[in-house]
Amino acid sequence: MPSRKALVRQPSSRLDEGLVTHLERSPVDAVLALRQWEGYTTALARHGWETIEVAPADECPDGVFVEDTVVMFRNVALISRPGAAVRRPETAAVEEELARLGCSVNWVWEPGTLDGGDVLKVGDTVYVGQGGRTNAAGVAQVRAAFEPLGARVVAAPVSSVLHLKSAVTALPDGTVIGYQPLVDVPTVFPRFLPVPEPSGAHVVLLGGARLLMAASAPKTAELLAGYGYEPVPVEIGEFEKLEGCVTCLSVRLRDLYV
Ligand SMILES: NC(=O)NCCC[C@H](N)C(=O)O
Repeated sequence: MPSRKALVRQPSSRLDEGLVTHLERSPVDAVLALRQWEGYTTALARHGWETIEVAPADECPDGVFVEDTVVMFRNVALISRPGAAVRRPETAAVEEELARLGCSVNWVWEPGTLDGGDVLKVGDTVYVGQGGRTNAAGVAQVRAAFEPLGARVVAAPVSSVLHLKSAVTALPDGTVIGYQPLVDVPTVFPRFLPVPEPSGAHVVLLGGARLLMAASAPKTAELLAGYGYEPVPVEIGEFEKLEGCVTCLSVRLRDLYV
């Protein structure tokens, strides 16, 4: 059944200690980050999404990046096993919340590793980025969990960025967008549109033509507005310092059964 709920999680007071892999570390302003997070959740709510807060995990600096803890396909939640071991304690409360919402829950098991940020769904096609955080066993477990439900799982290499969705996301019509220098193999995607900024590669589909995007990608917003979309910009600069983007701050639940 269609639903419009989105899981979010308050930033930890230790956000500043979050992981950085492909960027130089720069100091994070925790107060500003909280304000930006509130702006992000308000934008979701304003566009019709009921936000559900997962219990905060102050001991987990990267907990705000809730997308990495689970992958949804229809009503089934595949709880991830984050590639960075320090992030594994983040999943327990997410699992609890999803069970409470009536999802059927599955898990990625050792030796599999999977970050939700590596999974891009376009219709029934599920692209899984294989790189620093998600391994071959993780991809195989996504296949085992979702192909019996009608998904087609396609592996895509990721080498220059943290996650597949750091490089590409998809427009409502299924066109995959990405900042080409950071996309390993654009030909994996049947329709690929290059965008002019790295953070322009990230859109969250709010419904209709509305696209939640980082305010740091104004040229891409203009490009997409020219194609008839309605960009909804949000400031997320403090999260970008930790390789976060608009997608990673929520998990949209569009097909809850109950
Ligand atoms: N899905 C995402 O894009 N997640 C961002 C995670 C950033 C966090 N600092 C990490 O390295 O795990």
